Amino acid sequence: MTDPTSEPTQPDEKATAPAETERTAYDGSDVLVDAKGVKVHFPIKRGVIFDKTIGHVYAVDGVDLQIRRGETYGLVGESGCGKSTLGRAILNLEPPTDGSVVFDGVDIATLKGEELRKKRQDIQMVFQDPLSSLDPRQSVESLLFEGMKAHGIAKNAKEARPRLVELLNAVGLPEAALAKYPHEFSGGQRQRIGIARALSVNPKLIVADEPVSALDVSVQAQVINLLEDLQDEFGLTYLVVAHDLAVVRHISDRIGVMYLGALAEEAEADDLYAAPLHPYTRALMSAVPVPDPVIEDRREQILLTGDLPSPSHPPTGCRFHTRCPWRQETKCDTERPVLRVPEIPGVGQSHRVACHWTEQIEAGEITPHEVAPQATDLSDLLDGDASLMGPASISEAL
Ligand SMILES: Nc1ncnc2c1ncn2[C@@H]1O[C@H](COP(=O)(O)OP(=O)(O)OP(=O)(O)O)[C@@H](O)[C@H]1O
Repeated sequence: MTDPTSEPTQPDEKATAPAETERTAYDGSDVLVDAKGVKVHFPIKRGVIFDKTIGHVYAVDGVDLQIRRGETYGLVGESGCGKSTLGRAILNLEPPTDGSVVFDGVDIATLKGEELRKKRQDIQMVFQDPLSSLDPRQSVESLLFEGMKAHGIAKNAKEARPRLVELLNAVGLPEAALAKYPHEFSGGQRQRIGIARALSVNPKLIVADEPVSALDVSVQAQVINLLEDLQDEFGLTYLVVAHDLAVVRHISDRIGVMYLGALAEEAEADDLYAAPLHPYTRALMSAVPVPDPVIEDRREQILLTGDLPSPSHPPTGCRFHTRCPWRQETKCDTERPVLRVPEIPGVGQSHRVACHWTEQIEAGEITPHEVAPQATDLSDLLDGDASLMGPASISEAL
């Protein structure tokens, strides 16, 4: 009998073995974050007294990802695919169940006490909702000084003041903001304060989790432009987690597309948008409205069937096979594809796809199956508002 408290709960070991990844690109000294085989499995507990583990949520299930110094890596995918959990695992706020995260040459999991505290200073987070991440009882001065004090950058607020003013100026706020409280600012201004707070401890990496999704479109553009300016000014590296494809496209150098806890595709931003290769990415891209009605009429629309499977019972083999129009029996159902550089002329070494049939699909040797009647609503990736995706939206505002 299977021990219900033991980790594996899935039926077919071969089918669900951790994805191995061909590590062909970006190995080198310019790598700031090197995540290998990262898994975050949350136990599902039942019973008040015995607190029994009856299964797991496979939120992140074998991700290899490297972020180079000075770049912006965008992580995109449907709600619940594990983007935030992966971001938190990279910060070590959610220690991985398995795998490792090497930051600036050091495996964060091996650090303790003072060393861990110092390393944490290098990685800061910007949250989606600045109002809930900023203590309403603290003035801006106190909010910005807090981290500097904790990390020994300044002993008292007086000593810190010139730096605090500098930080506010960098994010486009006046010195007078120091005496005010979060509720006295607009959403965009609060996000600027959140960014200034992250910058206050001189980080190397900022993990921004949906940094603009709570803001109006025009304000989104301002905050994105600000993040880009600050990246140049302070030599920052960003991991931007977002569900809005337009935001991710604009801000990212490279993009990883997540599906059910794993990377389905990874590429330079322009390459991904110009030529998506994974069936899931193709479907996402085909849901993005194009402003030109002639192109819009002609282009391929790929509708996904069925709902996103539960991360507590992910499909065997390729996680996407249950919704994939190009699914081939039985390989897709039983073998988990590795993230690999496909052998397609013109596709560079930095473009990796986790699909068994990338070359055949691209060559038209495998054609998509009939689209089933019920199609999945991808509107969460369109932010529930198609206007956000086209140039009439954020892209135009930027
Ligand atoms: N602490 C937790 N305990 C149990 N399950 C969790 C926990 N945190 C996240 N999950 C589950 O893990 C899965 C991935 O969640 P995560 O928030 O990382 O996804 P996401 O892609 O960031 O989605 P969203 O954009 O909606 O935040 C979800 O099914 C979520 O319910």
